[in-house]
Amino acid sequence: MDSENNKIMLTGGGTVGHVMLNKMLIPELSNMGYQPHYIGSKNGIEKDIMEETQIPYHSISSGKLRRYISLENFKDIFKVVKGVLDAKKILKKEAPLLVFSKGGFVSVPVVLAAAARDVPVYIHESDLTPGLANRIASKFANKVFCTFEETTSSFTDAKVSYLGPVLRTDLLQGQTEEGFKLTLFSAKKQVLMIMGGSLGSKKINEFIWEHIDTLTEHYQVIHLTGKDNINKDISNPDYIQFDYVNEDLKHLLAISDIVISRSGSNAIFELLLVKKPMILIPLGLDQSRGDQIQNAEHFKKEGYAEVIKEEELDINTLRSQLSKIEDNYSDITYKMSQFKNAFEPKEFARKLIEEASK
Ligand SMILES: CC(=O)N[C@H]1[C@@H](OP(=O)(O)OP(=O)(O)OC[C@H]2O[C@@H](n3ccc(=O)[nH]c3=O)[C@H](O)[C@@H]2O)O[C@H](CO)[C@@H](O)[C@@H]1O
Repeated sequence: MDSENNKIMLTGGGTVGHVMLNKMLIPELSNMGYQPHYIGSKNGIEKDIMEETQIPYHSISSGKLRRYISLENFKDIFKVVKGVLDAKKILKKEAPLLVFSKGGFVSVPVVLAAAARDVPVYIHESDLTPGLANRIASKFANKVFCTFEETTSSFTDAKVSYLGPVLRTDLLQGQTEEGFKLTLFSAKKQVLMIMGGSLGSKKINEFIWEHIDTLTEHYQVIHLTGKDNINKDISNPDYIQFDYVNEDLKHLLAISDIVISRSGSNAIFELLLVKKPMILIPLGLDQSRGDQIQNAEHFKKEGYAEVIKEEELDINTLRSQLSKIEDNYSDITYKMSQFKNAFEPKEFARKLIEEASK
């Protein structure tokens, strides 16, 4: 390893789930004396998130990898090839010690370019079954770290290591006082949080809006709708919407009793960390490879969650799942308190550097 250079190239994008770990690593790597840089797409969510961190951001051309045959695939092949050339130039100029990829389409050209330039590549996979981007990237990786132990068997050509989730432990610092101030709610009724994944969920949003009067009979409801999805036509003192929350998430979680959520890996492990019983509504096979269905079933099996399939979502099913959770609340939170297998970003930053120094 070149001891003169202290740059670490991070990549990953498309949804927050493919960026959050990178964001958490930035202050830790900086504290350790390394210089994090980022390669992302020109307009993806990773660009907005990285703008807040003020680290150097390099954008490359990026295409989508589809699992179905489409004319767009042909156009995107050129974009991916252009992305590899863009990434090669950046890697040549910056000469980082290593590339760390959190997955998503934009990461593939970066990993291919790193392999061509002999830059060591490390990958993290958060879901039970790997995404297409990580499956391709893993073939060029020095190591793949996985959130779930079961995932290690999915990577046959790569060195794999079970790590557990890397979580932002600041979520444990939420204060109920702040949560009540932000929502104007009180301790008089239970609080239900609805979280549609980092981009929000149209289906879940519409369902909540349709049934908000019924839900607020028993609960005060915090609804994270996803960017630009606020419904201004609803006015109900026991209902509050936020399109996206950053630092305040911990305070809102502190006052929430039960969370209804999509089953993106980061979100569900964060809910486990803060011990919030959850009802998971995974993204269906019509819109994904089914990774959220597997994540949700895994959490159900562990006793942390109830699951409602998107096509079976109706108010009666939701009511019965809510009562099931309320009846077993202390058992569920006890089980959650036994979960110890999370990594702090600081520990993972150290592990990454250690790996690259071997
Ligand atoms: C549509 C899609 O492709 N979803 C994938 C994406 O989900 P998605 O991008 O939704 O990722 P996750 O659910 O894993 O994480 C969402 C993150 O956003 C944060 N958050 C969310 C709302 C908010 O207002 N504020 C906030 O900070 C959560 O705390 C969490 O850290 O990546 C996950 C991890 O690979 C996959 O399991 C999902 O299948």
